[in-house]
Amino acid sequence: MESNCPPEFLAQILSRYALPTPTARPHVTLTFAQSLDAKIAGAGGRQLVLSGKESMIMTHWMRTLHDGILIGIGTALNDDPQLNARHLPPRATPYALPRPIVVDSLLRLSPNCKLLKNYQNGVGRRPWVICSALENTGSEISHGLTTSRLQRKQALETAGAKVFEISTTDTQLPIPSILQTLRGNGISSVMVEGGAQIISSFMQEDVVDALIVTVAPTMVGEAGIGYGFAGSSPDSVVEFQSLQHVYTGVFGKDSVVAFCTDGTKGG
Ligand SMILES: NC(=O)C1=CN([C@@H]2O[C@H](COP(=O)(O)OP(=O)(O)OC[C@H]3O[C@@H](n4cnc5c(N)ncnc54)[C@H](O)[C@@H]3O)[C@@H](O)[C@H]2O)C=CC1
Ligand SMILES: Nc1nc(O)c(N)c(N[C@@H]2O[C@H](COP(=O)(O)O)[C@@H](O)[C@H]2O)n1
Repeated sequence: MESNCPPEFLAQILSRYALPTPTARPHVTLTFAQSLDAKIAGAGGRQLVLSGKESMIMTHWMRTLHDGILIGIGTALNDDPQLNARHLPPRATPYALPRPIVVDSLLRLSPNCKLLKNYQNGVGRRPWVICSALENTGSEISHGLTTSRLQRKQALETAGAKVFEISTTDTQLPIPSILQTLRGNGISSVMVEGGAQIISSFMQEDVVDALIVTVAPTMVGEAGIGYGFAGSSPDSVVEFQSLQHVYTGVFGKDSVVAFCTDGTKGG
């Protein structure tokens, strides 16, 4: 892969996005890296660097090709990610950075996280935080939250976050409502990077236009974190009939496999 241009398959995937954006949601790319035994993190959620340099660069290219990049609060708290394109070669024209979007029902994100620090320092887009409009979900104590929801919201807004509230009945935010909120606020394409619960939820909703999985030649073991799929049972499989294989390639030590819809799936 040339270091200064996106591989052809990215263009192929993104060409699907040249089709009209669905009215109810942005185009969705779901992507993550996994081991051969389908783990995305180590025991207890320990962050693992599964991707090698080459596939990591590919991931950073993909980041620049989307309006937004979405993660769950589990990933935000665990990894404190930056979600930028720092592995790409420097160039005269700055890369388009995606807007960081954190799905954070209870407003647990730290005002000191790197996403907010980067925004404050002028090296990152303003993070968006999507939370539940519920005042008291009953889960606050179990998460060790001692401040009020309003205090947490104000602390995040003071640090620079833009907070979106979604009407819910529990702490799981409905994926269609999240996507509708993003679409209504100008996001036409979103790259979903995980973690485990978010991957499962997006697969469950059948709203994925492109699925790009990096497979690293490693084994993590049973204690590692995988992503589940509630629709499957021991004697059946769930087929994603709308997803078609478009690419498999080798990036350094890793294999990358991509599936796309034909672009006609709306929502
Ligand atoms: N290898 C890879 O490519 C990646 C690995 N990871 C790993 O994943 C782990 C984090 O995964 P998780 O703990 O599962 O956290 P997560 O990032 O999937 O966030 C899950 C949390 O989001 C909230 N949420 C609200 N609505 C939701 C919905 N509809 N569906 C799912 N979650 C919803 C809930 O509070 C839930 O606990 C970390 O260990 C991280 O290192 C994360 C991203 C990519
Ligand atoms: N593509 C990929 N390969 C891995 O090995 C990973 N662990 C991840 N993790 C995702 O990337 C985020 C970290 O991003 P920054 O390096 O901080 O920009 C992490 O939070 C996961 O979403 N991805």
